[in-house]
Amino acid sequence: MQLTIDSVSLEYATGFRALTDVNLNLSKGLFGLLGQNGAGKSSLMRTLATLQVPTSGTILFDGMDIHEHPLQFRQLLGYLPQEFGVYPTATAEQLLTQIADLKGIDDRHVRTAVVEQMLQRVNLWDVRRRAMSRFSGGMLRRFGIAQALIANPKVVIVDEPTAGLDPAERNRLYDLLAETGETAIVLLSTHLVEDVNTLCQQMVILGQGRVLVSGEPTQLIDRYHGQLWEEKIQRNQLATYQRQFPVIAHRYVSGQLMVTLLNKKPSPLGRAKTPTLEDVYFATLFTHSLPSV
Ligand SMILES: Nc1ncnc2c1ncn2[C@@H]1O[C@H](COP(=O)(O)OP(=O)(O)OP(=O)(O)O)[C@@H](O)[C@H]1O
Repeated sequence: MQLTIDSVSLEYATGFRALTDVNLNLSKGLFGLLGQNGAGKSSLMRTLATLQVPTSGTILFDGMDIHEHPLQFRQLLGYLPQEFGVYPTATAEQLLTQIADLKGIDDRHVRTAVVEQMLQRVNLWDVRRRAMSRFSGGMLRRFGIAQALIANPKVVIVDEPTAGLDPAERNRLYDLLAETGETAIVLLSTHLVEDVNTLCQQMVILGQGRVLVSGEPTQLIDRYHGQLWEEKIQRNQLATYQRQFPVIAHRYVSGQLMVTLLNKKPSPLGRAKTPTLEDVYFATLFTHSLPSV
């Protein structure tokens, strides 16, 4: 199973270029897509979901051009968009049954069983007959996940799936996505480096519509060994530090401001820092001169 994104660029009608020459190879498992607001994550996902056609380049699923055969590809696809709406008067059970039907589960008994199993998995079984207008934000998101995962899709695209979920729900979603990744290609976009750290075997960081870096999280982290330094400073020193030193990020630790510096040579400042995936993210933005702090 292989999804190949080959030299994909996307220009909107406004003339804005949201994606430039994106090349990626996705195979079975979880693939994390990180990037700042406006980096192009949703644009890439909508293009993969065949809702937009690239201006140039191709996307192949096991050799099939997905934009030449969108209906065929959609049968294999589960997609959770960032903005997810439902018919307010429908119940979760009704809508999921319809979606299962559209995805080609023709046998009524099989459909009923599949819908029940999915409602149980996303913990909506008890509220399956409630109008979805009365669902909380977390319940709606779980429904969105259920409709994306129903009918064993081969490719699952989930845009910011953990947004608005409490920690327990987020853990349940991690379980579901990890299980799905055993049999499908799962691409998930997120603002949270922690999501990628927890779940993904592969990742990519997008910036201004381009792939800045891609690879295995652990290998990307290893690249920064011996290059990161951290130091506690006063809040009013921050601007000076940012001007004078390669500050890639700052954060508060017990109310104390701590800066992280990227320097290949031992730094006269601070002490050596063990790199994390968050450092990879900030260091990547920093080296591409994108604002990160
Ligand atoms: N339909 C559109 N027409 C014109 N420009 C668009 C359109 N959709 C998105 N854009 C622009 O393309 C760029 C990328 O947007 P996109 O939504 O793909 O980013 P993102 O990485 O998903 O951001 P976020 O994390 O905020 O969701 C942004 O500058 C956005 O304003």
